Amino acid sequence: MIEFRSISKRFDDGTLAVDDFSLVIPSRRVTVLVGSSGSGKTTLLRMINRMVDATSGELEIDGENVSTIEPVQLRRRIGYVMQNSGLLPHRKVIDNIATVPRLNGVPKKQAHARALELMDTVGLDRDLAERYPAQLSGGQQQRVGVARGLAVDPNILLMDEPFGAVDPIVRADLQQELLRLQRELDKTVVFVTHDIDEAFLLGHQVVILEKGGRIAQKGTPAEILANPASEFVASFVGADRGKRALSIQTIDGAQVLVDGDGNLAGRLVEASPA
Ligand SMILES: Nc1ncnc2c1ncn2[C@@H]1O[C@H](COP(=O)(O)OP(=O)(O)OP(=O)(O)O)[C@@H](O)[C@H]1O
Repeated sequence: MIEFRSISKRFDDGTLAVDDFSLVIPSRRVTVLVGSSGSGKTTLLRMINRMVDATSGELEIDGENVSTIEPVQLRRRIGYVMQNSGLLPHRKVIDNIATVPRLNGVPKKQAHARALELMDTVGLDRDLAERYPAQLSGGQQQRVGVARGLAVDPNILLMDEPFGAVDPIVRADLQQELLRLQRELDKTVVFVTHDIDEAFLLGHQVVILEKGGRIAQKGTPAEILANPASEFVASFVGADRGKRALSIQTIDGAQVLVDGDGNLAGRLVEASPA
C-alpha cells in the first residue's frame, strides 16, 4: 500500500503544485489520478519514485518512508511508463526493455532472455526485438514502454498518460491489455490521465483532482457516477463523457437510463418486494 500523508510540493520558483494531499493507494489494484492539466497529477506520481521530493508531509510504501530509501533502490522496485514511451531512439527494442536490469548488473544474456519473455507478456512479436523504436508503430512503442516498466519485476507500476499519444482504436487495445496484465501480474498500478473515460475503464479507485492536487472526489467509478460530490465533479464527469453521459429519466412512470442522444440505454429494475 502507498500512503500520502499531508504531502505538499512547492517548486523552486514558488509554484505550489500539490497542497496538503492525503490518499491511500491499495496494493494490487489500479488507482487512477485524473484531472485537468496542471492539477498536479504528474508531480504526485513522481513523488512515489522520488523523481520529485515532497516539500512537506510523509509518503510511505508498505509502511516505509520513501525519504529514507535511496532513489536508485526505489526505482528498482517501481516501474515507470511515460507518455510517448520515452524509448531511447538509438537502442534496439530488446536493449530498451533490458536497460534498467542491465544498469542493475543483470548479465546481458539473462536480461535479453527476460526481455523476450516480456515482449510475449505485452503482446509484441519477438521478431521486433532487433528493430529501433522509430521502426515501430505508436502502439508497439507504447507496448515496449510497458515491457520496459515491467523489466525489473516491480510491485508497483507508475504510468503517466501512457496511451495519450496513440489513436483511439490502438488506445482501446492497450487499455484492454493493461487490464489483462494487471489481473495476471497482480501489480499495484498508479495511472495518470486527463481522460475520465479512461479513468473509469481502468480504475478500481478513481481520484478526481482539482488544482493543487485537491481531491474533488475519490471512489469506485460506480460511486462517482452515481453520486458526484460537487458541481465540479458532475461537470468534469459529464463534460468529458460528452454525448455518452447517462441520466435517469421517468418515462411513462418507469425509471429509465437515457444517453446524451436521448436513446434508451436501460431500464432501472425495482427490487421486488420480499
Ligand atoms: N519543475 C517545475 N517547476 C515549477 N513548476 C512546476 C514544475 N513541474 C510542474 N510544475 C507546476 O506544477 C503544477 C502541477 O504540474 P503537474 O505536471 O504535476 O500537473 P499535471 O496535472 O500532471 O498536468 P498535465 O496533465 O498537463 O501533465 C503546474 O502548475 C506546473 O506548471
